[in-house]
Amino acid sequence: MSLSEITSLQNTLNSALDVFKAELAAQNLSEPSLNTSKPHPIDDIAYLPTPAMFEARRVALASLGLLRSLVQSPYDALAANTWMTLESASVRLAAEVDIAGVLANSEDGVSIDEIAQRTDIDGLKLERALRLLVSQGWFREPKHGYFANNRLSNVIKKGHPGFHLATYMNDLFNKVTVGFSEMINHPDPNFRKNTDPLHTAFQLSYKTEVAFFGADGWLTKDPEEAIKFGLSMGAVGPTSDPGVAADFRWAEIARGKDAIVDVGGGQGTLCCSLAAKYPEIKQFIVQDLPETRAAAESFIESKGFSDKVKFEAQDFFKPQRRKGKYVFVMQRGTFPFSNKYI
Ligand SMILES: C[S@@+](CC[C@H](N)C(=O)[O-])C[C@H]1O[C@@H](n2cnc3c(N)ncnc32)[C@H](O)[C@@H]1O
Repeated sequence: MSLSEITSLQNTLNSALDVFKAELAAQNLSEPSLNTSKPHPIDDIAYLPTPAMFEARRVALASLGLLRSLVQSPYDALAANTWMTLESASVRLAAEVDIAGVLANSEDGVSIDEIAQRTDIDGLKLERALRLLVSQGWFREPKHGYFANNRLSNVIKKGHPGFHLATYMNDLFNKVTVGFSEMINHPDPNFRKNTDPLHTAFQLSYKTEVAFFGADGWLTKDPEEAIKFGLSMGAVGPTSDPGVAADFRWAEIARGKDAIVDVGGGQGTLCCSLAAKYPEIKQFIVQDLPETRAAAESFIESKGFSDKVKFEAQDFFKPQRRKGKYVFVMQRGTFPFSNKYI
């Protein structure tokens, strides 16, 4: 007799959780808790899960997602989907006024009156946003009206890479989604059927004619914006860089070559991870648009690799300037572009 969908997913989830717990135990790590303000070692952006733990996480989250769709009322799912933008807007608010910094390491929580006073925000308004966040797993409310950090809220503290994702990138995506449906279903067929970088949700939402990336584009015209974009990417690359660095034999791949070149390399997080793990590789080049130079060079310097990781302006739609023996790498670089341009 075949298993029901729920039973099959339940079994899959249980097996994945068993592996997850066993992997924690094998690394002498406690289970993560939602009842403490302390970050867990696996929350470190540079933490490298074992392949078994990575897979267990992936399978557990996938089965949880499917179980949710099986168990939840579709109307509740639709309502939650309709209002989910308020969750990301509340995360942005919390990051902008650094609620996580105000709560710091307090385990018992800080009263809403004190938070309101320290952020100079109306307590009643703020309390509603914080409670929404608590209900979605951000922050804790250890006793009524007292709020504390948890492993999710810790990553949006000022000074952490996640702060830039929760502020600048959150705001960018929130605004771009306003024009998203119109981009695909535009009343003008010339716009609707155009897939170039000048006919996107970005132009509609920002009421501009320039492209986001590229010469004369949005980021080029506003260097401050380009730095914030670069900093936001600093919370994306480093989550996968340790795995990418571990999963390939980079030293062998780079042997006899002039350098590893990361095309559209952003801040240079991958090159810095590779430089740290493979000291025998002598030269890395991060190629990206000129406006990202400042964020990249300051990140590379902060990692202490300015001598071997060099930034170089290179538009990846233009002929490659490097003609020697190079290893070219590209990750997450082309997804904003239609297949026609890649
Ligand atoms: C999503 S980010 C990925 C960054 C990095 N590869 C990573 O994995 O974190 C895309 C990168 O492509 C760069 N980019 C976009 N258009 C480009 C172009 N025409 N030439 C070179 N880089 C470009 C952006 O500046 C940005 O740093």
